[in-house]
Amino acid sequence: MKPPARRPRPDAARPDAFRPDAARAAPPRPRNPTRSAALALLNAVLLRHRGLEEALDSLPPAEARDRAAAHRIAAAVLRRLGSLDAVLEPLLRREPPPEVRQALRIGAAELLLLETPPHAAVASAVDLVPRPFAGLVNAVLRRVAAQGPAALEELDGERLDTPGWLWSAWHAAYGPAVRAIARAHRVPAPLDLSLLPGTAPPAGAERLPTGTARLPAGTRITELPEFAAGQAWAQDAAAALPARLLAAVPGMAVADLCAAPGGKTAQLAATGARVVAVERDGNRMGRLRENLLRLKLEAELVQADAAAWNPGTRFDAVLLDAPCSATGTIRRHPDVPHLKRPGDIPTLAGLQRRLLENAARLLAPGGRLVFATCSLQREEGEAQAMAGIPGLVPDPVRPEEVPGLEAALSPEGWLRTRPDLWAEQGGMDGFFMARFRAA
Ligand SMILES: C[S@@+](CC[C@H](N)C(=O)[O-])C[C@H]1O[C@@H](n2cnc3c(N)ncnc32)[C@H](O)[C@@H]1O
Repeated sequence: MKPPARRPRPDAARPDAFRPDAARAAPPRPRNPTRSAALALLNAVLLRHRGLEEALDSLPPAEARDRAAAHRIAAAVLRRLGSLDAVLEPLLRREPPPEVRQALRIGAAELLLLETPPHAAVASAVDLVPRPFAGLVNAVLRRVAAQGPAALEELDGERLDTPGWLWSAWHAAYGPAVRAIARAHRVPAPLDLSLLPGTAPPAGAERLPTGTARLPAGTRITELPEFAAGQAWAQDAAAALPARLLAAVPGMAVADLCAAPGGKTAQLAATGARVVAVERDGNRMGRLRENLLRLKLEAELVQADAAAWNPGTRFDAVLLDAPCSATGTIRRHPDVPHLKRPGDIPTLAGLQRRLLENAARLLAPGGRLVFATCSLQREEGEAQAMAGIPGLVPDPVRPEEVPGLEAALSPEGWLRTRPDLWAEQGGMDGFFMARFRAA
């Protein structure tokens, strides 16, 4: 392949460069806004340890319109980072500067994963780096292009793309299934919807045994009539289970602890229960409020620390969807393995314990508590349930409550979902759920 011709740098003498108001109003659009935005996203996650969603929201206006395409590229890099680096490694004599490394990763992902035509993939990556590195990027990516996707097939991708500490923890917890879990993390998750009672699933949706309506990955929720009509919200099939296990009924007093952005609050409010949603973060509480408004559902909103909240009344049911490492959501959030550290787990487990103990104090006699985390780490799930909660007794989940997921029930009646479950239908997030009753 011929080296791609370098296009001229943006010309400062363009006619609108002479109009100071135009220059002030909008910075010049980068030459390759999609890849520039993808580079900004990768730098934010890998160098500054910021979340991918937050980085997407911070894209400059000139690049924001390329959001979806940039997200697709950055997510592909984050999902397969270890494999892409393993392909690049033998082609580099020394470590390039971080921005050049990200450009190489973007180019390699486009060549090996995203089916971008080789000339375009190489030329766009060359455009991202300062001139002195153009030759290096060009030469390395031409060699990657020559190898083609076969370069990935020879690697132990499941291991390379999973941080060692997560691999060890999942191997200890799930044995050989760790490979299937890692494989499930390679592909974007489908769009899962929860629907208001009486709403028909959108055209083309698959109805899962637990009630979730599923559409293919990449479907834009904002383009669905059911979303516009305030009848549907995005919620992974596994994330929809904890609220169902509470079996709320009209008039029941329910506390939803750690509630934002409100997927579970919406489910509970839609049953006709009297819901109090407690959330510590003011911005996230704002999103919860907007979501309920859109769905025309009602709940009392309380901004408070749920580990200390004491409203002076007791509830028939409490849902604690506790903050956690979110390692069960890597399909939807491929930045998670790059942001979390082993030391986060005991810290989060300690917070979950304090939340659980306060949640137990909020229950009326005979009341139900469902504890849930979207984590694959046993310390944030099984170990919490095993340790027990003062004043509560186990209330095992019964197989008939979780159709199609009987295999995910433990002998204790806890539910453990994993991304490799229902693999043929597109998997589900990894969640742990346990139910208790006030003695
Ligand atoms: C897993 S998310 C909850 C998702 C939510 N239940 C839903 O279904 O949309 C955890 C939430 O807990 C909140 N949070 C963390 N610590 C908290 C605390 N001590 N008290 C109340 N909320 C807390 C976080 O801000 C975050 O919104």
